Amino acid sequence: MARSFVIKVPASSANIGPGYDVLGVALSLYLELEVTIDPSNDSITNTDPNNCRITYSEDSEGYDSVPLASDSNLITRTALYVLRCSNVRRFPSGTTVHIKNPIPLGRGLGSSGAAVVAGVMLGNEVGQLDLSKQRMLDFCLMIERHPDNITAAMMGSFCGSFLRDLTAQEVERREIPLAEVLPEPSGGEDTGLMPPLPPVDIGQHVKYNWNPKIKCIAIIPQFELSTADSRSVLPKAYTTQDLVFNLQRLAVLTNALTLDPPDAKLIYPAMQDRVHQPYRKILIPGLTDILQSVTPATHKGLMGICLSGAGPTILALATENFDDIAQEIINRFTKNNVQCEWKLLDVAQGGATVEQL
Ligand SMILES: Nc1ncnc2c1ncn2[C@@H]1O[C@H](COP(=O)(O)OP(=O)(O)OP(=O)(O)O)[C@@H](O)[C@H]1O
Ligand SMILES: N[C@@H](CCO)C(=O)O
Repeated sequence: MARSFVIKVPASSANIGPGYDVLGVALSLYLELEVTIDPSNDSITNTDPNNCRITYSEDSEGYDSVPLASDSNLITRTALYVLRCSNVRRFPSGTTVHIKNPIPLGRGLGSSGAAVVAGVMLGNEVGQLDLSKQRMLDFCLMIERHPDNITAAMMGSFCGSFLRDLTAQEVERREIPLAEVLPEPSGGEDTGLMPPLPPVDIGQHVKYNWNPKIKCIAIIPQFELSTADSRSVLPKAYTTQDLVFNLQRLAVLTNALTLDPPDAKLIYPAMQDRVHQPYRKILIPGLTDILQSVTPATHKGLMGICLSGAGPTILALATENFDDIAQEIINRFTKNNVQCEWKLLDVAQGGATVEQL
C-alpha cells in the first residue's frame, strides 16, 4: 500500500555572536520534503540504483546546483547512511522525494544542517526505524560535526549544545573521513559494508527561552561562503583574554534574550565576539563597518547584531523598526558592491517534524 508524508526542517542561525559552535536558533523558514512510497509505481524509480526519484521545486534555492541523483544529493545520501546502519541497502521501491527549499545555500542560515536533519529523518521514516530525536542527532553529528545548527534544526527553539567527551574508540568511529560515512557519489560502488554506527548521545543540549517580542532580521548577501572556507581563516589558538571575553558574554546573553522587556543595553554588548567574527571580515566586505555602526543608539528597536553562522548573512535582533534596520545594512553592503535580500523571521519553536498524509 502507498504511503505519503511530509518532513519539515527549519533554517537556523548559529553562534549569535559569542556562542561559536555552541548556540543556535531555529528560524521560521522551512526545508520541506514531500515523500511518497508506492511499491506499485516502481517503474518510476527503477532507473535509480537506490530506488529513489528526486524532484526539486523550480522556485527553490539551489535549483540549478543541487544534484538530483540519490547517491549525490546530501539529503538522500544522508538517508542512505541511516538505512545502511540498519543493514537496509536502498530505499523501498517506488520512493519519490519532492524537495522545496527556501533556505539560501552557503549563506549562514543552516542550509546544510537542515538538509542533514531532513536526510536523517527521511532514513528513519522510510526504514521505519523508530529512532528518537536524540539518537537522530547522533547520526546528524557524524556528518555535520559541530552541533549548533543541527541541534536547533532538529529540536527547534533557541539551543545551547556541546559534544560530550568520547572514548578513544568512539573518536575513531566519529573521526573517520566523511566519504566513509556517506555512500559514494555516482560511479562509486556499494561495497555492501555496514558504515560506522554513531556513538550514542554525542550531542548534549538545553533549550533556552526566547522573548517572542525579539524578531530575527536576516540580511542575506547574494554570494555564497562555504562553512569550510569560513572556518579555515580562524586561528588554532586564542588568548585567555579573548576566551574570557566570549564566555562572559555567552553566560549573560542566554538569559538576556529571555527577559521582558528586552534590554538592548544588555543584549547588544552581550552579542560581541572575539573568536570568529574579527577573522571572518576578510571574507565579507563591509562586515566590521556593519557590526560597529548599526547600534541601538542609531536604530531604535535594535537589540543586537552579529554574523549569522559562518556568514555572510547578518542577523539583527530587533523589536521594531525592521525595515529601517534592514535597509541600513543593505545600503552598507551596497557600498561594498554586495547586493542583498532580507527576511523577517521568528524563532521556530517545534524543530523538525514529520506529518503523515
Ligand atoms: N537542500 C539541499 N539539498 C542538497 N544539498 C544541500 C541543500 N542545502 C545545502 N546543501 C549543501 O550544503 C552546502 C552549503 O553548506 P554550508 O555548510 O557551506 O553552508 P550553510 O549550511 O548554508 O551555512 P551555515 O552552516 O554557516 O549556517 C551547499 O553548497 C550544498 O552542497
Ligand atoms: N558554528 C559554525 C556554524 C556554521 O555551520 C561556524 O561558525 O563555523
